Amino acid sequence: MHEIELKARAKINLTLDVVGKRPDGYHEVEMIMQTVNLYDYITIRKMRAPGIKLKTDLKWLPEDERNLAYKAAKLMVETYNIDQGILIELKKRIPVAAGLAGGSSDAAAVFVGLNTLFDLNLQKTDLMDLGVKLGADIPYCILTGTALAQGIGERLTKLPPMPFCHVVIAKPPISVSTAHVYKSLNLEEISFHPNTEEVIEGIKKRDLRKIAKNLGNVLESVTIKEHPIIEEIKNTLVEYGALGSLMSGSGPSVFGLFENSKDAQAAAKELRLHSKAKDIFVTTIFNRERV
Ligand SMILES: C[C@@](CO)(OP(=O)(O)O)[C@H](O)COP(=O)(O)OP(=O)(O)OC[C@H]1O[C@@H](n2ccc(N)nc2=O)[C@H](O)[C@@H]1O
Ligand SMILES: Nc1ncnc2c1ncn2[C@@H]1O[C@H](COP(=O)(O)OP(=O)(O)O)[C@@H](O)[C@H]1O
Repeated sequence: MHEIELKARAKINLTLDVVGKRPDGYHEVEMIMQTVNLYDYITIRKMRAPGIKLKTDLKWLPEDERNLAYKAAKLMVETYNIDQGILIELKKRIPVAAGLAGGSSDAAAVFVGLNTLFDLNLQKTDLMDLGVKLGADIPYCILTGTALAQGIGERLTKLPPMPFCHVVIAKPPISVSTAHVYKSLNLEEISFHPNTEEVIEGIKKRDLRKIAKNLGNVLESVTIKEHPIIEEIKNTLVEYGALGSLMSGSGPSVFGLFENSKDAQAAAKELRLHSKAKDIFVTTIFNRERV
């Protein structure tokens, strides 16, 4: 095999709770993660000339060691002594720094892709152990599907696939740094914790309404205070028929869960016409195994 093409899919957080802080500054979390069918395209090619080369179609995204896809390739090359050259082409579709784990998912796709391309025969768990060195969300992006994430996000328990539904994702035109949001969170002041058990129960019973009613993210308390537009988008999604809506991760993206595609399209149309959000996607949850 000379070349491999992959889709690097975004995630949403159905719940995000922070339950403690570690001495190194990282936070202990408990979150239910879900893959959605919004993706970047990644092609990896073996090259004659040695070294790693990355090209992206997003002009301002770095193509060097600052890019998580490059970092993932470098870590694989060094760890498994890959001596052939690699060219990675990245077509960016997931908004950047949006709470959707776009960069983490690109890195995950590079780990998985290189494992296949070079017949390394590594287990997913080997790749996940390597992935966490670059970011807390990367192990989940390697696993994909519906999962409970604990520890700093790397301790994963697969859950039954959540019931199919339509998802509208809207990213307001603001930048949010994950590090800033975690740093600004005061653990003693968290007044509302999501009921993770109820959502797991909803997933097991395939009860979309129960899931949607119990969505919750403690990081909203930080990001919404700084950017009230997030609350406005959440309200619009519910007004237009979402069973529930929530900020994803550290934000600023907001998602709404819909039973039918017509309502999802109508909500997206309303946001396109009357909100400041520019990046608006109508997609679905995604639970098939990664190819
Ligand atoms: C908030 C979440 C929810 O899924 O997602 P995003 O909003 O980034 O998509 C994750 O916890 C983000 O994971 P990830 O984006 O991989 O984090 P990293 O790159 O490892 O760390 C970025 C920054 O966030 C802080 N951080 C991250 C994870 C964690 N459990 N506790 C933290 O305090 C770290 O201190 C670091 O400064
Ligand atoms: N391949 C990549 N795609 C997106 N962002 C990347 C990538 N590589 C590095 N980054 C950097 O990682 C940071 C977080 O990006 P991203 O994963 O999109 O956000 P989030 O963690 O909020 O979902 C951004 O500041 C971005 O510049």
